[in-house]
Parts: sequence; C-alpha cells; structure tokens
Amino acid sequence: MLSQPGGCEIGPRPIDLHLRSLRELGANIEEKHGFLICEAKELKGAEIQLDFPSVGATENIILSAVFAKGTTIIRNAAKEPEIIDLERFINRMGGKVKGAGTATVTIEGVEKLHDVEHGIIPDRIVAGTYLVAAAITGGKIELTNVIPEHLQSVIYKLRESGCRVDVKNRAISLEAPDKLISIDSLKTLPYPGFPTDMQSQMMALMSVADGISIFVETIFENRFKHAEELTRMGANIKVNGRIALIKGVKRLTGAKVTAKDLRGGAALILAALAAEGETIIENIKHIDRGYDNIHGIIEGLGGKIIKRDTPIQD
Ligand SMILES: CC(=O)N[C@H]1[C@@H](OP(=O)(O)OP(=O)(O)OC[C@H]2O[C@@H](n3ccc(=O)[nH]c3=O)[C@H](O)[C@@H]2O)O[C@H](CO)[C@@H](O)[C@@H]1O
Ligand SMILES: C=C(OP(=O)(O)O)C(=O)O
Repeated sequence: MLSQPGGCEIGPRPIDLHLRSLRELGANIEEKHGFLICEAKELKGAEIQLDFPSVGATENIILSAVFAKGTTIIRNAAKEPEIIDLERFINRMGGKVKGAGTATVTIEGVEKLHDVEHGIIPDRIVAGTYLVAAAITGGKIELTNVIPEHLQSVIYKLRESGCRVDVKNRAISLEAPDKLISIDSLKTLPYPGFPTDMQSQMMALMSVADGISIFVETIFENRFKHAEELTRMGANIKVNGRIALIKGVKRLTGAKVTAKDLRGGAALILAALAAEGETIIENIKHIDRGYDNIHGIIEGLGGKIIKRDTPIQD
C-alpha cells in the first residue's frame, strides 16, 4: 500500500501513465482514499506505448520489468541521462536493459540481481543552478565532476545571454559578461530540450538581462509561481498561462519572498544574490529537498547567505 505521490505543486501531476503501464505488466492496482493498493503474483513482459515520454513512468516500468517474465518494450520512452544511469546500474547488477537514451527501451526479465557499488551521475540541475549563480552576479565559476553533455541546452542559452562558457571533459567554466542580454525564447521540453527544472533559475537571470525574453513552459501546467515572487523583488514579468514575458530591469531589490517550490526557491536565492539590499526567503524546505548545503556553497563562492531554521518575525 502506497500513499499518492507528493512533490512540488507545479500542476496536477497525474500518475495515469505509471498505473496503466504497471497494469499492462499484470499488476492489480486499486486507488482508495488517497492510497494505492498494489498486488501482483507475477509480472509479465508487455509492449508499452507511452503517450508522453514521462521520466518517472519510464523509470517505474524499467524497475518493474526487471523481474517480470519475458520481454518488455517501452516505446516513446523518456531519454533523460538519469534513465541511462538506471540502465547501467541495473545491468551491472545482472539485469538486461537496453536502449536507454533512445525512445525504445527493452527489458528482458531476469530471476535475480546481485550487489554492486555504483556512483550515480552528477546532478545536472544543481550544476546548472550554480552556473546561473555566477552569471547573475557578474562572476566566474568552474564546476568539476560534471558531465557537460547533460547540460548542452542550458549552456547554449547561457551563451546566448552573453556568458562565456568553456567545456572540458568533466568540467565547465563560466564567465559572466559585463551586461547580460535577453534570450529570445526559451521553451521547456523533454531531454535533450531545455529542462523544466532549470526554467525558474533562467527566469531569475533574464529578470536582469537587457531586453525581453519569452518563456514557454510545456512540461508542467503551473510552474511560474516564482514569477510573482521575483516581481516583488522588482522584476518585470507578465504571465499568461504557459507563457511568461520577462522584461529585464536594471536592478532587483531585496524583499521578503516565499519559495513556492524547489526550483522556484532556488531562483529566489539567485535573484537575491543579484539584488540590492537584503532578501528574506521563507519556506526553504522546498529548496532543501533538492540542494545539499546550497547556503554553504554559495557562502564559499562569496555570497552573503544565512540559513535559519525558524521563520523571521516581522
Ligand atoms: C520531461 C521532463 O522534463 N521531466 C522532468 C520531470 O520528471 P517527472 O518524472 O516528475 O515528470 P514526468 O516526466 O513524468 O512528467 C512530464 C509530464 O508528463 C505528465 N504525466 C506524467 C506521468 C503520468 O502518469 N501522466 C502524465 O500526464 C506530467 O503531468 C508532466 O506534464 O520532473 C523531474 C523532477 O522535476 C525532472 O527531473 C524531469 O526531467
Ligand atoms: C519538481 C521537482 O521535483 P519533484 O518531482 O520531486 O517535485 C524538481 O526536481 O524540480
């Protein structure tokens, strides 16, 4: 028995693709009072066509198919690097997964897996967030232990905004321009398109760039909550459904703002670093969920940031 999943409130976030696919593999799933009651004597391989290349659903099917009898084929699978890492992990344990990183993933069921030591891939969204931190503060940064290929769409947009970005085998360095320039348009898409998880941070950056940028959020229906908070800090942003128009301002000013979700919260930290005066960000539990020691790292980079466990009274 599982509770319905949580996560950031960035849209309805249905799990129909997960449930339908698991049922196709032979699982019995009942939805009752906010819980999922799942049962299966044995799962059997199946051909599964996803309506959308959902990352979570692709991962869930792969995991379920590892011990299923026979072969499972996922079509229109997600191609994110994390799927490739999952394939590598399972195969090193004795599983039989192939095709990760393409739209068709095939899983041959096995009887058992064995122990393995596996290092997961570096977090491309955390890396992207620190690149934007340097860009928004007119600074320089070198990131090591990153996989530049995973950040290609982000690097492309950062270059478009005037940043100098150099890439080595496992390192990325960025030098901010004297004046950031707007990017014409940014559309979030499944990988290798621009990641939805970097949209908020890029919006903070474009808030202080010269010119107008248009953002289109195609993955999640309600992922512009940070726009209102950035506006409190002096940003000029208009949102209409899934489209946001950002007109860069000369300077943001510190304000009391609230993190409404994980990446939106990170965007507020970035905006605060570039803003005049002090910013207080509330509800930082969202940020803590996706960034290890972000305050310590930003402090190490020269930012002035204090983390408090209790809300600040007016
Ligand atoms: C494609 C994409 O950018 N995926 C991101 C998404 O993955 P995550 O796995 O959370 O999201 P999905 O890739 O599953 O969702 C993408 C889209 O599919 C829809 N959907 C999903 C499952 C389902 O059963 N039914 C359904 O309609 C979602 O509502 C959403 O509109 O958020 C993660 C955490 O922020 C990121 O790491 C992933 O890179
Ligand atoms: C939305 C995110 O995470 P979650 O899916 O856990 O809510 C995120 O990582 O930006």
